[in-house]
Amino acid sequence: MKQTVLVVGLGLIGGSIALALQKSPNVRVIGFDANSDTLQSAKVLGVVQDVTKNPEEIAKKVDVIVFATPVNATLEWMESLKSWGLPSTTIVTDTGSTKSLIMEKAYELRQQGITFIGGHPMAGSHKSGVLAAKPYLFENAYYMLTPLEGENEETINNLQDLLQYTSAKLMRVTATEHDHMTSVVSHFPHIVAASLVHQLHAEGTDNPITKLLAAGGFRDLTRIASSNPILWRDITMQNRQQIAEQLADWQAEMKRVQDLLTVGEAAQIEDYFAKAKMVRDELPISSQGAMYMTYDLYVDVPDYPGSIAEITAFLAEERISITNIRIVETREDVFGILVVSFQNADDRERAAACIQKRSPYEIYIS
Ligand SMILES: NC(=O)C1=CN([C@@H]2O[C@H](COP(=O)(O)OP(=O)(O)OC[C@H]3O[C@@H](n4cnc5c(N)ncnc54)[C@H](O)[C@@H]3O)[C@@H](O)[C@H]2O)C=CC1
Ligand SMILES: O=C(O)C(=O)Cc1ccc(O)cc1
Repeated sequence: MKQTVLVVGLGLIGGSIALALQKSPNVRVIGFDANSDTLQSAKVLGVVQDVTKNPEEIAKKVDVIVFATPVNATLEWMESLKSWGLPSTTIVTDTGSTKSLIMEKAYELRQQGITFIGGHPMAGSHKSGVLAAKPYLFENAYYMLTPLEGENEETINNLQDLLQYTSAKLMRVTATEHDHMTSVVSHFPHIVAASLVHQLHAEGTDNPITKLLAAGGFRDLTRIASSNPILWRDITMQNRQQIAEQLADWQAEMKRVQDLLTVGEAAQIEDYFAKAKMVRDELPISSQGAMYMTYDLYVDVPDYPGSIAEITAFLAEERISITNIRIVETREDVFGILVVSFQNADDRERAAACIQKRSPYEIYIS
């Protein structure tokens, strides 16, 4: 059965959803964005099949509406939906990073006969805008759905059938569970990242060299501080209660660290890092979680510079793009020393087949 989907907000997430849904031969995607340049780019780039300047008018004729706007704008759209006269069969969903206030609004919509099933794909990046959209952004990521209690199972299944084109792992949770979990793994870490950058900035003119040294670890840890401030203003405002609880726990944790440093007992400090390493090393790596992910391929090549050129030439010949390439300096590990990163699992698989076919080197996927 043919389905028409209206995506409102064609940035990183809306654009990526639109591209993913177009993998279905039975889906037609129409887009709207408040920014007319974005709307035009989305059409020119084929992110959507068609665009509209009047979402209210087109909404009555579509099967599914996806709001992929900053979460405060989503609440405003939901309020205006009440007067649109949508047919009862329309499914409305969103991609917002918060869920409690949105599902409270969904409850109001239900009183008007409108079906809203909250959604949140737990993948993305610090980048924003339609140019950063990718059809495989959600591959293997968790995609949380927060239907209201008593939601019609067939309706939820219909939405799930559509969202399978994102290749994400769909998961149902309540809005409260959602907002707690995301405060821990996503919202509060964004505040920590921003605070570290502020701390670096405070070095200011007294120590101008410090920021030149902010490489490796500091950059890894603070990448998400480069995210869209409007997005994070809205997320923080909507989930500020949960985030405040995380902040209180963090302050207690920092007090514990301060005490460890005051006492200066080496074994306790080592233990602090060892425990963190153990927990971090055991985090599941088979899924994307909330984080930006690279798809690495380990190639066990002889340790000489020519092998890098050889491998990249094979990949170029088969037009497989790489995003990064590096040498791991130890050969003690079971893995090879050349680590090549790809944009998605598909490219990595093609690369593995290509290298296997053309070289004697062993390859590993971690
Ligand atoms: N950035 C990320 O990694 C993730 C973001 N999300 C959520 O997805 C939603 C969209 O985020 P992104 O795509 O990253 O943001 P973005 O900044 O890349 O795109 C947002 C788009 O919405 C448009 N927009 C803003 N206000 C609008 C309005 N009132 N009406 C119509 N269009 C409007 C903007 O012009 C822009 O094109 C947000 O709710 C965010 O919380 C969810 C998962 C990951
Ligand atoms: O860039 C990253 O690692 C992110 O944290 C991406 C992200 C941003 C917002 C979300 O609601 C979910 C994931």
